[in-house]
Formats: sequence, C-alpha cells, structure tokens
Amino acid sequence: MTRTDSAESTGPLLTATRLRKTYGPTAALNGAEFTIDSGEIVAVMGPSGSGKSTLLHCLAGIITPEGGTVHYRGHELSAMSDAQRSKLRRGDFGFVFQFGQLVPELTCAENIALPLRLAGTNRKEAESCALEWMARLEVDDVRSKRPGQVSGGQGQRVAVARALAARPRVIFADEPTGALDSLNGERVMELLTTAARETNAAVVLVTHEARVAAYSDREVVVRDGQARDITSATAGIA
Ligand SMILES: Nc1ncnc2c1ncn2[C@@H]1O[C@H](COP(=O)(O)OP(=O)(O)OP(=O)(O)O)[C@@H](O)[C@H]1O
Repeated sequence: MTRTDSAESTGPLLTATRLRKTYGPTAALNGAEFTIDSGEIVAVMGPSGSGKSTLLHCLAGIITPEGGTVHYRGHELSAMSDAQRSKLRRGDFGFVFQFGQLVPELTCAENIALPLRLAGTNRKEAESCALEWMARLEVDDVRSKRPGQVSGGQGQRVAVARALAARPRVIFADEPTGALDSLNGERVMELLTTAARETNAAVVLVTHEARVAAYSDREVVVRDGQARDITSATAGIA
C-alpha cells in the first residue's frame, strides 16, 4: 500500500497556509488559506482566473508554491522529494478533471484498473475492483469500450470510478461536470459525492456552478488569489 500511514494524523487532513504563486506578473495565489478534514466535501468557487485551479494544483502537490506551506496529514509537501510526492498522488489522492484524463488506448475497465496496478495491486484483483466500481457508477455496460467510444457522461463516470477505485483519502475534482449537460452533471455529482461519503474521502471540488457546489458541505470563494470560507458566516443556521 502506498498511503502515508503515520502517527501524526490528528489535525486537519490537508491545510494550506499563506500560499503564493505567480506566473510572470500575475499573482495567481496571493496569501490563500485552505483546510479540509477527512470526509468533508468543500466547493472552491470564484470568478474565472481567480486562482481556483492553481490552489487545487498546490494542494495536490502538482505545482510548488513560491511561498506558504501545504501540509497533508502533518507532512509538508514541499519538504518531500518528487518521488515521495508522486507516491502520495498515486496512493492517497484521486483526480477528476473536466476533459481528457482517460487513456484513449485502454478500455474503460483497464483505465479504472490502471491506478490500482500502478499501486501494486495484482491484475485479477484490480480487474474485479474496476468492475465493482463500474457497477456502482452505472457504467458496467461500457467496460470493453475505449473512451472515444462512450458518451461524455459515461466517460466522466468512468473517470470518477477510476479516481475512487484506489480508495483515496482526498479527491481533487476540477470542474468535473464542466463538459456535461445539467442532467448528466447532476448524476455524476450524486455518484461522486455518495461514493466519497461511503469511503470517507475528502473532496476538493473546483466549480463555478452553484448547483454543483450545492453538493458540498462548505464553500470557499477564491478572489484575486485569496481564499475565503463563506460557509462559516452561516454556520449553525442549517
Ligand atoms: N501555466 C500558467 N501560465 C501563466 N499564467 C497562468 C498559468 N496558470 C494560471 N495562470 C494565470 O493565473 C491566474 C489564476 O489561474 P487559475 O487557472 O488558477 O484560475 P481559475 O480560477 O481556476 O480560472 P478558471 O475558472 O477560468 O479555470 C489567471 O490569471 C491565469 O491566467
């Protein structure tokens, strides 16, 4: 297993403090703060270009911020080697993006089994786990098709199954329904959040759509590279 099992896991699951990231003259993140606990679903909202995806990429260790820190279960991501961060992404993190995350040469079932195989699961077990997740996401009928032969909604359910099959502790979803019509989008969100709750996975959900954010427990708004929790103002009302 490639998880970071360690004793120092008492605080929040994932915390970012004073993140700064620039692209030339553009400050994509300018002191952003973020925290998420196990099993929590947090929507990251905000205008286009405000820094949502950059925040997600920093939280997932895909990019390294120039300032600030990200701690995952007590481990600072920037203090890890590239190999340790890759291992973390394979073992503890799952990803769902808007487009193109499936390997076109593999069947849908093989796509779902791939992260398990990379994490060391034997072929038979990975295949049976892939089929189980395809049934849960209601796409077992496309198991032998390649991503180019399925609909957008089916492909996105396969992507969700792939993200969840390795039982990640955190799922990073960047506009997971952005390419879908509203009916398919809602079904994908229902299946994603139900499965995440069943497995106690945290979900960092970047979206600009209020109806997608409605599936979250808490909303954070990113504006000009700074993140603000907007749910705390209404905490206790629900
Ligand atoms: N690789 C890059 N090179 C240059 N500038 C970048 C790069 N990535 C992001 N930026 C800039 O950083 C800022 C934040 O971008 P980011 O993608 O995080 O915003 P976002 O809130 O996710 O936007 P959207 O909702 O449109 O996807 C924007 O001004 C963007 O143009």
